[in-house]
Amino acid sequence: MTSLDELFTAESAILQDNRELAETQGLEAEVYRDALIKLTAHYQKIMNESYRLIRRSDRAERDLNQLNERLAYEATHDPLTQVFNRSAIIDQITKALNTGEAGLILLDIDHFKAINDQYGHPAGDAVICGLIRRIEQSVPDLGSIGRVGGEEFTILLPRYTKAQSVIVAGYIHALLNASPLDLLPNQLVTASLGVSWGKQNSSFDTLYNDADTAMYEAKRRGRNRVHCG
Ligand SMILES: Nc1nc2c(ncn2[C@@H]2O[C@H](COP(=O)(O)OP(=O)(O)OP(=O)(O)O)[C@@H](O)[C@H]2O)c(=O)[nH]1
Repeated sequence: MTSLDELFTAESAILQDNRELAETQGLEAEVYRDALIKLTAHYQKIMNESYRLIRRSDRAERDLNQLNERLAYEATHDPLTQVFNRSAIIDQITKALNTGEAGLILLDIDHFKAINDQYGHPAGDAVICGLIRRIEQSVPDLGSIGRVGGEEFTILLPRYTKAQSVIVAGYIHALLNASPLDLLPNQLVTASLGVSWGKQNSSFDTLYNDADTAMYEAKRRGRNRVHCG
């Protein structure tokens, strides 16, 4: 490892000279004055350099914090829609059930394969995003949206009763039927919604399976509807 003296060769030499001068008596005042001027200049240089290093390390810390935030965001969000990814929403559902009752809506886009087949996969992607942006308007502040599969999403409603969760699902359903998405102005993109509810400390699996069963029942009954298990 580099020693302190190696790092600051010039400064070490000046320090040594000045130590020796300080121990030497009877020299001309000019000699002490010159040494002091030299020492002051180096002291100033070191202060400037320290300030530059502090700023650089502040910048590096800021960059690192931003990188950490971005990595944390990417680890928990779906890259296409920016809603929570599967593992993040499962985590949130589990936490919500640990702290209170919760409602869960499982939403599956209707006949999405036909949209892909007709307009192509990239257009299908844009439809998924358009639909999510639309339903975000109807999800309350407490709630959160997660993507659990290709065209399957959950809306977690912490502290919501069953009746309140059904109202939110009904609102989402109405919003999708109110008008077509900008991307597909000539056809409605609808979804089937299954609603379930769990009391505090109930299991994630039961809540999710109940919503899944309800969603399939909504599909079976003709799609574009809400079913509550
Ligand atoms: N564009 C796009 N398509 C996806 C994505 N993930 C899944 N899909 C497609 O979604 C379609 C789902 O089709 P199905 O499971 O048959 O269901 P569906 O056509 O929506 O019919 P129902 O659910 O029965 O109403 C498949 O064609 C998948 O390829 C995605 O990220 N982007």
